[in-house]
Amino acid sequence: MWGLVDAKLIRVSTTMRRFASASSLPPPAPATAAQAAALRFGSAATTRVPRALALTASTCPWHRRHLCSSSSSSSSAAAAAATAAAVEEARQGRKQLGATTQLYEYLLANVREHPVLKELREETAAMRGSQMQVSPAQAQLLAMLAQILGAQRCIEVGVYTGYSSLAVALALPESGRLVACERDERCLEVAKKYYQRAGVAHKVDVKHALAADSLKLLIDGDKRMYEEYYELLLKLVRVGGLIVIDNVLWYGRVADPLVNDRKTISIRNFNKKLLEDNRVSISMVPIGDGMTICRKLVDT
Ligand SMILES: C[S@@+](CC[C@H](N)C(=O)[O-])C[C@H]1O[C@@H](n2cnc3c(N)ncnc32)[C@H](O)[C@@H]1O
Repeated sequence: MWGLVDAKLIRVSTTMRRFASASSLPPPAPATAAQAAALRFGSAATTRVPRALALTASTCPWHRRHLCSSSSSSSSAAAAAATAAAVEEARQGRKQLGATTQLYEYLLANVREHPVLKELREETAAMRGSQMQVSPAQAQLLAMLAQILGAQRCIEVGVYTGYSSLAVALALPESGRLVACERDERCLEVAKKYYQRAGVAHKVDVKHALAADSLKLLIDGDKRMYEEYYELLLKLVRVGGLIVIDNVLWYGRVADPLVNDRKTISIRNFNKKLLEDNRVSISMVPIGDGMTICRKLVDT
C-alpha cells in the first residue's frame, strides 16, 4: 500500500500480518490487506497541505501453499490449477493477469523502466517469492500517481526487495520521503542496496518491523487506533490522498464462486468493504494482479 502523508506523520512501523487478518486480507506474505499495494496519499487532520505518498504492500501472501487449498469439486480443482499456473507465470516474470505472453511482452516494452529498476527486477527474479514483486507497469502507475498528487510523503507496507518503493522514490522530489515498512531483513538488504545504487537512499526511511507497529507510531498519541492497516492508512493520508491496494484480483480467484478458500474469501470481503466504503472513491484497475486505487474523500 502506498499513501501520501503529512510530514509530521513520518515515523512508521507496521504489522502487515495484522492488517490482513483484521481486515480480512490474506495474512502473511504481503501482509495483508488484501494484497496490497496501497498507494495512499495525504494524511490525517492537518491544516498544512500534506504532500505525502504512502505505499503499503499487497493484500495477499503469494505463498503457493495457499493457492491450492480450495474446494474439492472438479471446477474448483480446475480453478486452483489455473491459479497455480498464473502464480507460476508471475514467478517467471509475466505479471499481467489474463495477458498472453505476446501482449505482456508488448506491455513491458512500452514501460519506461529505470535501469536500476531493471537490475533489481532481474536480481529479484532469481529469488524466492519473486512473484510478489509488482509488475513494471504497476510500478510505473504508482510513480505517476505520486507525481500527479505532488506527493511529498509516502508509506509502503510490504517492501519485499524494493521494486515498487524504488519506482516511487525515483519519482519523488528531492524533498520527498518514503517510509518503507518490511518485516523481512534479507529482503530489505536487497532493497537498500538498490536505493543506494539509484541515488535515492536519502529519500527512504526503512522500517524493519511489522507494519502495524510502524504505522501506529506515525499516528501520534491517537488511542483510538484501528486494527487494520487500511484504517491506519486512512488516518494517515490527507483528504484527496490515495491508498493503493495490490492483488485485489488474486489471480482471478475472487471472480470464481467455486473458489472459497480462506484467503480468497478475505480478499473478496475486503473488495466488498471498499466498494461500500463511502469515505473513499475507488477504481479497481486490472493491471498486474489488480490494484484498487482509493481516494480519501472525508476527514477521518
Ligand atoms: C507482495 S510483497 C511486496 C512487493 C513489493 N511491493 C514489490 O514491488 O516488490 C509483500 C511484502 O510484505 C511483507 N510483509 C508481510 N507482512 C508484513 C508485516 N506485517 N509487516 C511488514 N511487512 C510485511 C512481506 O515480507 C513481503 O516482502
